Amino acid sequence: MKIPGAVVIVTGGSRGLGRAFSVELLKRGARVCVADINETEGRQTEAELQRQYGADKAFFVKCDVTKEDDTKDLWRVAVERFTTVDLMVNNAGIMNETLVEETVQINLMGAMRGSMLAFEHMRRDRGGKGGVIINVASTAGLFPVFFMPTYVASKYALVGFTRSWASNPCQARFGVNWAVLCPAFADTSMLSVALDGPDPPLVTYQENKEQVIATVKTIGINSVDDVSRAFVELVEKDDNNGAVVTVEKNMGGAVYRFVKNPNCL
Ligand SMILES: NC(=O)c1ccc[n+]([C@@H]2O[C@H](COP(=O)([O-])OP(=O)(O)OC[C@H]3O[C@@H](n4cnc5c(N)ncnc54)[C@H](O)[C@@H]3O)[C@@H](O)[C@H]2O)c1
Ligand SMILES: CC[C@@H](O)/C=C/C=C\C[C@@H](O)/C=C/C=C/C=C\[C@@H](O)CCCC(=O)O
Repeated sequence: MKIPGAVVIVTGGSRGLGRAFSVELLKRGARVCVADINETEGRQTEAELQRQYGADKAFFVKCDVTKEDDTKDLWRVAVERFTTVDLMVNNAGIMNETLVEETVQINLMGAMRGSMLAFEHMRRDRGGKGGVIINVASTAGLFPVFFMPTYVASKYALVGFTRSWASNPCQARFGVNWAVLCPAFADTSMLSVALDGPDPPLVTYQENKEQVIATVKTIGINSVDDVSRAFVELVEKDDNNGAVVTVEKNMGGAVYRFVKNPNCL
């Protein structure tokens, strides 16, 4: 899709990858609604983005993606402010193996809820203009990672959900493209909190510390820019329906796989 003039909702946009995606979109002339549960950081990000790109180009909405009412309010406010939404980026997520329910509610149910609200708004067969839905999963949604099974489950499910909608025979009639971004480790607070703390919220970390660290070293740590570049390329591709984009620092960066047939990757 063309970014100039596009209207975008980014969940989890107060910091990290979501904030970086928002900046790249604003740089290219989009208008962005930043949604996040963290209001303090969200207001700070809103002020910085408005200062840089204009008060009419970016605004923050407090939204807990686990709450249906919050997500519906997010859409109501975004449409009131910008009339339409062209791209939905379901990016909000946590990585903490001690929070099983929360992980599923945020990483999976939150992204599914945001996806379905976007789909109903965008679908051409019911008066919408079409659009794009990008779900931010992880390479941990494509490969098992022994030290974060719950996180992996949430991301595998998100990949499957997104690819299933992308492979719907009515997809062209709906006019909504579905894609999933699957970075490996990226240098944000999610990774630093997981790695730097004395007892990272991982499964059997104490028993397998060396293996965890070896996995990170083998795969490498993406910079936020590495992931943002892949994100922008994915957004700008007109034929991004069914795209599964991995971003792995030591495996050559971004790799685009277009899933036309749900049985192949
Ligand atoms: N950092 C990595 O290594 C990495 C790798 C692959 C995928 N990802 C995924 O990328 C996305 C962004 O991760 P990040 O690294 O920027 O993490 P981050 O912790 O820096 O940012 C996550 C954002 O989501 C928000 N959030 C958390 N729960 C929420 C909720 N219930 N409702 C609304 N917002 C909520 C947080 O407030 C935060 O602003 C996540 O989905 C994550 O799983 C991260
Ligand atoms: C090291 C602490 C860890 O829990 C931090 C996680 C931070 C981000 C979350 C997650 O999205 C990152 C996942 C990265 C996974 C990397 C490895 C696997 O995908 C295995 C890849 C195998 C392959 O590419 O062949």
